Amino acid sequence: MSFSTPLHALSSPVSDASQASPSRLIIATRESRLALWQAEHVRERLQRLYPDCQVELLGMTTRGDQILDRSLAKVGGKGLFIKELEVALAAGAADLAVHSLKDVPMQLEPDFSLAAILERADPRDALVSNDYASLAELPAGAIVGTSSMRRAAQISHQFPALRIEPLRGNLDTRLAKLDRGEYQAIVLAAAGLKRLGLAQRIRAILPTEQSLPAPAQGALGIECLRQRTDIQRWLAPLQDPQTTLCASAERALARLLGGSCQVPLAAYAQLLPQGQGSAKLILRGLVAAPTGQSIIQEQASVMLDTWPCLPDQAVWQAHLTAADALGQRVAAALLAGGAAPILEACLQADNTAQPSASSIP
Ligand SMILES: NCc1[nH]cc(CCC(=O)O)c1CC(=O)O
Repeated sequence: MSFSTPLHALSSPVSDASQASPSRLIIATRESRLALWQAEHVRERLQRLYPDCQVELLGMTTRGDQILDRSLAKVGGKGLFIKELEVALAAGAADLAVHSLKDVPMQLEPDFSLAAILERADPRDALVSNDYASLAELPAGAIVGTSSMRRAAQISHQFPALRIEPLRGNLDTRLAKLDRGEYQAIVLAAAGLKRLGLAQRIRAILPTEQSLPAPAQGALGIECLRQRTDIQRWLAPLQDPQTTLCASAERALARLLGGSCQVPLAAYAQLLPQGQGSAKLILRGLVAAPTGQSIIQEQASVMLDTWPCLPDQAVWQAHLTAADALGQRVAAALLAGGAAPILEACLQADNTAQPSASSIP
């Protein structure tokens, strides 16, 4: 061994020169058109970063994709969309898994970690309709399709005369049901529609004041085994610090409020530049009674004295801690402001049904 070998190379089994960049990476993905688009997007970004690496997709069907007839909340919640992908990671059949971050449970199983959160696309909800240009234009009794308790509660609260009906399936299936006339309008995430080249179907973007998004809506998350520090290092350049901070605040809020039962829950964080390179992280949170008759909303913010970026690890960790604390603060405010009895009631309802996580879309 030469004397020039750096010390850290001696302590780590994966840091020899041959593994400075990957030679082959396999990405596990669901097989919906949206999931494949997202996995392909990550594949291309990794390919550009590591031109000599062979980057491949491994398509898989999850239980969440198979169960189309029942509310997902009743059959096991968010975890259903990622379980099979995690099995592939654990078995070594894939190195990483690409998810819509909003579908990823707030608490991962201990063997797994979120290796990177990518830059967020449009986080807002969108109205799709062949006949109406806005929610306000829909006549009394019109049927609006969504299976998201979050969307349903917010729409019912503002437009009590509308009828909300469940709508499941992938994006193309949902649009086909609208086009068959089963609904007068449907609500979907703008990000998904844009990714699939369906932006022209959007009649109105719902402002966040009207429909506060789901935690991490519009962001992609990449998961790998916790022990695969090599993968985590290779993925680090894809990490978007601003999105990561916002999503961390939103997910911290959801972890506190949504973990135990099925409840309409929304959280949306924004990072605003302030003077002299500083930034303000603002988090808005919402909990509603399932029928939308009462809605609790709170917001809070924290000042960061530098704009979030990754290179300075100590500063970055402090920012992450601040984002997490902000999420906890808004969650506590929601509980104090009237969310506690709503969560209590939903826990009781869940005890008579099956345990689940908060709603998927
Ligand atoms: N609920 C499923 C889901 N998961 C992620 C998206 C869209 C993309 C995103 O929010 O990142 C969708 C579709 C939708 O809610 O309309």
